[in-house]
Amino acid sequence: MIEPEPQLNDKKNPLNAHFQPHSSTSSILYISRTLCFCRTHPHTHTDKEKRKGIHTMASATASHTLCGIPTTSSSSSSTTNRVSPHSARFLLKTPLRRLGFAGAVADSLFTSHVATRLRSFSGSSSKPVRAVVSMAKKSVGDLTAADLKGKKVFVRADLNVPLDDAQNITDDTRIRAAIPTIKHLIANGAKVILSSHLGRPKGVTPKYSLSPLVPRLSELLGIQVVKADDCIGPEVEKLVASLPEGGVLLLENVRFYKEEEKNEPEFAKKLAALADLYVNDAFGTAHRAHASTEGVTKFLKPSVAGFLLQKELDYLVGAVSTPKRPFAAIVGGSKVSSKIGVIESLLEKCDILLLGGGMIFTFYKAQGLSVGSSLVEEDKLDLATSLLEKAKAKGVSLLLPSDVVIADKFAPDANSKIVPASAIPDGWMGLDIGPDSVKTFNDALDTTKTVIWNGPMGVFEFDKFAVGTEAIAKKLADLSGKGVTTIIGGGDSVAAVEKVGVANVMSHISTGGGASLELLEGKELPGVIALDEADTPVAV
Ligand SMILES: Nc1ncnc2c1ncn2[C@@H]1O[C@H](COP(=O)(O)OP(=O)(O)O)[C@@H](O)[C@H]1O
Ligand SMILES: O=C(OP(=O)(O)O)[C@H](O)COP(=O)(O)O
Repeated sequence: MIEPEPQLNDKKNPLNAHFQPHSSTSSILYISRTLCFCRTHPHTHTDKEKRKGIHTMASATASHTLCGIPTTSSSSSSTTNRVSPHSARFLLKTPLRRLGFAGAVADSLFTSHVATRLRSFSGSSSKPVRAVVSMAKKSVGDLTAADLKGKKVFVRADLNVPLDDAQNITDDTRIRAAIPTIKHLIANGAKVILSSHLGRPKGVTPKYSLSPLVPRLSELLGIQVVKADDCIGPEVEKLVASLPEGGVLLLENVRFYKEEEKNEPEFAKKLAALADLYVNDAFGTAHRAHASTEGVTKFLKPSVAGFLLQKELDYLVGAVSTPKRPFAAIVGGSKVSSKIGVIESLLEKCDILLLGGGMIFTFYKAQGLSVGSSLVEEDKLDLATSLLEKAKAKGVSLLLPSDVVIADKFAPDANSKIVPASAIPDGWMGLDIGPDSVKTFNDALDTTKTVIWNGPMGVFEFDKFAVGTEAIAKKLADLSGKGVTTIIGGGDSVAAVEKVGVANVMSHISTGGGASLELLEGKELPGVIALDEADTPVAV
């Protein structure tokens, strides 16, 4: 069977300029299986609390049981002083995210033909050769000057950037990520009607206006962007009518209308009436079936993918379903419950699975270990056991940390020490992976050719417990320099990579937290499904 090069090798997509081609198959390397296990208690962040950087930790009584982990001899139990105490530097969960590709791309590249592939995950194939069904989506790169000149193009981007109290943009990543598609359209004489949401407004809310984005957009595009005060209606229609070829009109926040999130057809029809064709480049919002991401496609033909959307799919679907092997997945974050789908999906594809973060204590406890007052999801113990069994059955080398950094309280200035995962005392909680674990993880990662990372290894918002996460970020940066494909799957892992300052060297940094998680779970995104299929279907 011939296995074609994955779509992401297509360097014609300006966003894929740095992609390194890879060999189609490789042997799977099995490294020694080190399963560790412990116990704990509930520590939950609501979504809202997480966004505000608020953490809560319930204390817990620990039960003492056997440890299934090889006791780590070199782990120190002395109080750590590697990191200065205090400085509770909370990184808010923002859609910051610098992209791992060069923002400036030569205009000549924009005229390329590209076809986005979506591969459905059958989940039944053996790893080295995957026969997966491919559904190609038409791309903006498929549209020629003849298709675009003088045409009104409705572009849905995700310009949901963080603003400070003075309405200054604190991270322009998502604006920069939208530029290649807009430039392509401008260069081909289209009239660009740009739409986005910002925040989650309930009705018209001035602080969620898109007006503060105009100067930066204009600067990056090299033209003056015109701003409308609404996204539908006669005033907008007038502005569209006066838009010159190569001009850009930014519509007001589309979520000022409740019909947007309700995906009301009449509202979608009004948006669509402004334009001749549709481009969706809003990856971060592609998991929402809203009027401007899904509904509008019923009224505009063609409806195609933008370059950013395509690049996200190429990496988060393409590189993950047909990876250069060995392929490692690193999954961390607070709770196993929020990552079940991702772990199960990745177990079908990866050769090595490294687990870190708060979820490990549920795994430890499931194996009968004592985990002090660490975070544990009591109702997920059986699930943890079954995931370990599944990994074994599938021949995936699953590694849990052999040592952890524990704290006497959930605080940046907590006393801390490093202990084997099998020796967490009562009253102490694990907040980071330890140095032996970092070494073991690094050794495993050294064998890989593709790595995807989702979720921090510890409470990286506290400097004292950021060491494990930062070590992994540095390791991935190092591997990127050696040609390994490194994909950061959105969310807090992106914030961690940003914090270390290595975002620019990664192969791909996703601009969507929720959307990337859904893709990694193998779900289909409504904003993508709704797009036209490419003329030539691709069989992979
Ligand atoms: N050992 C731990 N105990 C408690 N919380 C943890 C631990 N390790 C990591 N976390 C928390 O997990 C959160 C990120 O989890 P999650 O949202 O699942 O990741 P992501 O946003 O990357 O998907 C961070 O706020 C971090 O503080
Ligand atoms: O910031 C976003 O998502 P993310 O926080 O999951 O990366 C997107 O703009 C989607 O926003 P929404 O979650 O309000 O629909």
